Amino acid sequence: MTQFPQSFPATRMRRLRQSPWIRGLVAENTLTPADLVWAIFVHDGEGRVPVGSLPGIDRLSVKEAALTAKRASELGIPAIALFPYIGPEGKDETGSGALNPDGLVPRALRAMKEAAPEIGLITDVALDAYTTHGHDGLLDADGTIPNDATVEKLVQQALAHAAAGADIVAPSDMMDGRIGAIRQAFDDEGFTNMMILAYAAKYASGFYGPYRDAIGSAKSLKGDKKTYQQDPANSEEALREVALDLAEGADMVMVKPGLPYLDIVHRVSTTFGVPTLAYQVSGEYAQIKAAAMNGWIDGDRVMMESLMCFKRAGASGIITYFAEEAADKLG
Ligand SMILES: NCC(=O)CCC(=O)O
Ligand SMILES: [Mg+2]
Repeated sequence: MTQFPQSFPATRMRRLRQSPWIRGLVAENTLTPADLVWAIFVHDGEGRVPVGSLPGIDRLSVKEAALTAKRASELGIPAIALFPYIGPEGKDETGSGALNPDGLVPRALRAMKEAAPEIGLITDVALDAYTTHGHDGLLDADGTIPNDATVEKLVQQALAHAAAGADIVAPSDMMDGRIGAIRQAFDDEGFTNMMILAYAAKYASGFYGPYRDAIGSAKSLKGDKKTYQQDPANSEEALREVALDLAEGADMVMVKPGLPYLDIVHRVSTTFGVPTLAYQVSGEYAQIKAAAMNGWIDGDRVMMESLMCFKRAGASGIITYFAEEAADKLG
């Protein structure tokens, strides 16, 4: 409850800031490795391949992904969200690779589960990594992304992930009705405990640039995603999106991007009182890294500050490329 202050000098706000122990005692929020979801990229090749626009981030082989799951466990990071890099040979018009039960993601899931069964595995449900045109859904000849036909594909993709050992599927495509369709299919197939994290409020954002580079869709993307992702001008619309996804059977919701959208994180978490995750996306990571590499900001400090700000806004967890670095510092 807001209290009206007594006036100076009875009240001196600086008393509670005078040393680390008292600042710690009165801190309203905390950040721990348990708040972080480690976003990783997997590829079908060997070893680790650096992503140019995300300094410090590599695409990982299936083997490296399994080692990363073990590393998450050591660091106290509860979950990993994996995103596939699919080369040109693995892409087609309809993104059929996304449905392959033995594709890269299912293979990585199995290897990671075996290496560290205690780590939660979150998969991305969308076709963009697998389509030649880079859209999250199918693409009709007239340039539209057909909603219902896309949802049918997404359901198959989600089932393939569930069968391979995913704990949480996270549809990031923004088609209408996909949460309900996936929930129905999970129930029909006996996956009653599968968790769904809905990218409920995903905005059509320029902050995804480095990610498209990382998953190999930057060059191929035709047009933009404004007919399915949300307009950055809107916030009432985000509440409608969240309400629908919860009604359709989502267990948790996500807001994306992160820092520029903390007002949405706050509104969603206070309005619905459901676990609300935020995604600190690739462009946010790249901004901080680039400025730090130029010596313009203290990179570690800004990393930790940015993550704490998500907690203050009401996020219950943060998907971030900083997870390993931050968890290491939080020790
Ligand atoms: N579906 C996952 C993303 O689009 C990630 C975006 C980013 O990190 O920029
Ligand atoms: Mg929606």
